Amino acid sequence: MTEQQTRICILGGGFGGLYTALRLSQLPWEKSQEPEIVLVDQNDHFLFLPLLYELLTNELQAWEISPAFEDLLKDTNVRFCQGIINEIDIDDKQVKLENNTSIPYDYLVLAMGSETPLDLVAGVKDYAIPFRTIADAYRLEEQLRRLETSNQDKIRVAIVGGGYSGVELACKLADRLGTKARIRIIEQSEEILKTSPEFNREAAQNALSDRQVWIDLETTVAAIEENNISLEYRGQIDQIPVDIVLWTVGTKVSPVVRSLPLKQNQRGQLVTTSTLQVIDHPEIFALGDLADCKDADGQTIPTTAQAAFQQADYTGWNLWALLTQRPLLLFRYTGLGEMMTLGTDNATLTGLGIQLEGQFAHLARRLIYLYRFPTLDHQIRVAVNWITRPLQDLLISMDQKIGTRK
Ligand SMILES: Cc1cc2nc3c(=O)[nH]c(=O)nc-3n(C[C@H](O)[C@H](O)[C@H](O)COP(=O)(O)OP(=O)(O)OC[C@H]3O[C@@H](n4cnc5c(N)ncnc54)[C@H](O)[C@@H]3O)c2cc1C
Ligand SMILES: NC(=O)c1ccc[n+]([C@@H]2O[C@H](COP(=O)([O-])OP(=O)(O)OC[C@H]3O[C@@H](n4cnc5c(N)ncnc54)[C@H](OP(=O)(O)O)[C@@H]3O)[C@@H](O)[C@H]2O)c1
Ligand SMILES: C/C(=C\Cc1cc(O)c2ccccc2c1O)CCC[C@H](C)CCC[C@H](C)CCCC(C)C
Repeated sequence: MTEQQTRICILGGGFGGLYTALRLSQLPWEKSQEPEIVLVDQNDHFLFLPLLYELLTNELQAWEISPAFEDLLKDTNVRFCQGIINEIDIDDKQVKLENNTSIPYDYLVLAMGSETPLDLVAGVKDYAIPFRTIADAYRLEEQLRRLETSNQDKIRVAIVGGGYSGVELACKLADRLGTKARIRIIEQSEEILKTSPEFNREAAQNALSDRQVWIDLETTVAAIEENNISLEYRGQIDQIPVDIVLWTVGTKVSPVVRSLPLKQNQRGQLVTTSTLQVIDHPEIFALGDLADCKDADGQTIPTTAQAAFQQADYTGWNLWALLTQRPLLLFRYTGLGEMMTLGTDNATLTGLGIQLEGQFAHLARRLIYLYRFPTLDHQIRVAVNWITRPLQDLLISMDQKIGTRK
């Protein structure tokens, strides 16, 4: 009688899930122990979120930052299954998808990330745009094109949230729209980028001021209506006319995860051990934004791609160790620093004692992210495109000039 192959089911193909799947597929499995690996995601593509802003300025193309899972996994033993995860039955060990398919599992990896809460203030759902998915970027692009081709004097953009996303978006939009725009950031606390190193915060403040972005501090949004935003500053409410409102405030765990009968913190994140296993369920691993993890040194792990990427390495290894009866490793997080894009040819980088800003930081950030892309094949395709793109652009513009002369 042949034994059934052990199945590892990975839910979510982002920084936590996809990189765990890739790591698992690289480990040295003995034929008899090799598991079946299934990766489930609602989309057919991975999204390299730190480079999402670059779509707005046409610096990068969608295929570069959101390669299809089928392509990324083609040389591996990972099977991709596209579907929306609706329910997870941890007693029956089954994952239920929206299309009524059930996937039984032996080991489970929870890596569905987080969502932007749209219910904190009235009107956000109807009149503001979040910035977390390719669809969000396209929705914004559509609005920008409509306003750019109108004969309106100024395009008024309000960005709610002076965290990383808000600041990076403001700089990119300022570079795209130039003097046609009036951009403001609305931040409830006393300063922007509260958790950033001083060097990055200063570089960001300079970039925003060079681009004439207004910053409203100690200001909260009371309500958003069509073409109007109500701001509260020291108890006084002001109504401001706007064309676009961007909502870059907060993160929350999805309802599917919140409904699980597993230990959670106040924010609904799943509490894990330092081996990245869920409490009382050694067969379930959790990582990335949905996990509340303290590493071997007791550090609380931030909700960043940098952290999910490092956790994926350990999750892959620990699953292999579990299946091959080896000891598991305690996760150790190495905070390497942080990078921010601050416009089309400007960035800031602080890490490992190095501080860089300007064009060199912009180039370093691009190269570091290229190196972080999921597969060598994709890295090569993107690198070739970056090298040849100036020539492609030149040929297209010559072609257009000839076309208009005819
Ligand atoms: C605009 C932006 C820029 C950022 N820039 C940086 C940066 O520069 N550096 C940094 O370190 N961090 C950055 N972050 C944070 C970083 O992207 C997240 O911390 C990281 O993506 C978390 O990884 P994850 O695997 O937990 O989730 P994700 O990478 O978000 O992946 C979750 C996956 O699960 C899938 N999924 C979710 N729910 C379901 C469901 N019900 N059914 C099926 N599939 C589902 C999603 O489609 C997605 O593919 C940025 C975030 C944003 C929004
Ligand atoms: N370059 C990078 O490294 C990068 C880029 C993007 C995202 N990320 C990561 O992704 C996560 C999310 O980042 P984010 O920048 O999207 O969000 P964020 O860090 O949560 O920042 C949102 C900001 O909005 C403020 N805010 C909350 N409610 C508000 C309101 N009603 N009105 C006005 N301001 C309000 C918050 O203030 P309070 O803090 O007071 O609530 C906070 O300063 C973080 O973990 C971050 O590290 C990293
Ligand atoms: C700050 C650095 C890394 C942290 C980091 C940040 C992210 O936003 C990520 C997103 C997704 C996955 C991973 C990460 C992530 O790890 C980089 C630190 C770099 C050092 C300070 C060294 C810089 C050296 C050179 C000046 C740059 C040369 C570039 C090289 C040619 C690739």
